[in-house]
Amino acid sequence: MSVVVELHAAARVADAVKVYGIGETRVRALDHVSVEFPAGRFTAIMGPSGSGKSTLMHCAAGLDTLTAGSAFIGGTELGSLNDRRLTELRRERIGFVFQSFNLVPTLTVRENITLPLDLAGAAPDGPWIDALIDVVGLGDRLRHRPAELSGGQQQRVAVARALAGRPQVVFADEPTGNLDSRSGAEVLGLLRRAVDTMGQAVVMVTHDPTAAAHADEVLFLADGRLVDSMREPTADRVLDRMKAFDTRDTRADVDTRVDMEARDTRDTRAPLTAGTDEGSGRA
Ligand SMILES: Nc1ncnc2c1ncn2[C@@H]1O[C@H](COP(=O)(O)OP(=O)(O)OP(=O)(O)O)[C@@H](O)[C@H]1O
Repeated sequence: MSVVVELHAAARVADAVKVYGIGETRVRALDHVSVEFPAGRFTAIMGPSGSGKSTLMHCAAGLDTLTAGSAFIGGTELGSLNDRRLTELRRERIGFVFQSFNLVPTLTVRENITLPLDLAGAAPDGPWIDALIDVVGLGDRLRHRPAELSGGQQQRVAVARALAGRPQVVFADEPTGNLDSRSGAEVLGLLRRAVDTMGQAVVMVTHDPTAAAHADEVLFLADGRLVDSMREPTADRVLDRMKAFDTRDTRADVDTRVDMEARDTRDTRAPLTAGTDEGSGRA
């Protein structure tokens, strides 16, 4: 007898469309985006300002709703849930790390880490919490309050909090945006370890090519569309790819390339522009 095991991505969106506003203020922030975030993969989302990165993350995490298309956490379609179930799902199956740490100032480090479990009425898994505290290197700070910690330490608490409930996926929104490079590297190293040792799915929005280089894959958004991806990124290759957004109209990505090729064959004296070397940063 064969057993069919259905494998779901930790999170995914299918044909996602998000429109804000109406009439002249109407903005299509996501324009038919389909993407999967598998377990055991660290995915970075990059793109120019306004390209839809936060919108994609918020819709994938059930913090905002799609105009059309669907978003799933595991096999659960978020659009099928009422507000109460959606809140429960976010609490139980998603970990969040924000740029501004978002710790509760009156709680100790340990209380902050176990807060999502306490809110869910779930008993914390003691050995697991201890192991997390060990990994994030805060064993001697457990009774401290957030104000008594550096920014990097606070963000490490936030990472431990995000992992405390063994969520299906961790969404990190600019997690290193407020940190110096050393603290940022520590936080990214923690997220990397969660992927490598726990098979965690991590999805991170970032503007920083160095941060993105910690990921397994970088997805590039432009004008609400997924326009490129890069496996095994390096900071230099990501930077090159991002520079290409500054020098040409990404909406006409393919058309521009075709135009350039056609022009090159027509007139070899045509001046070189950024479009001609656009493949240099690609995977
Ligand atoms: N609540 C909102 N109401 C109206 N328009 C919005 C809203 N949120 C985002 N937008 C618009 O949707 C588009 C995508 O915004 P989004 O914040 O997702 O981009 P982003 O890539 O995360 O940008 P940034 O890098 O600057 O944070 C932008 O044009 C933005 O102005």
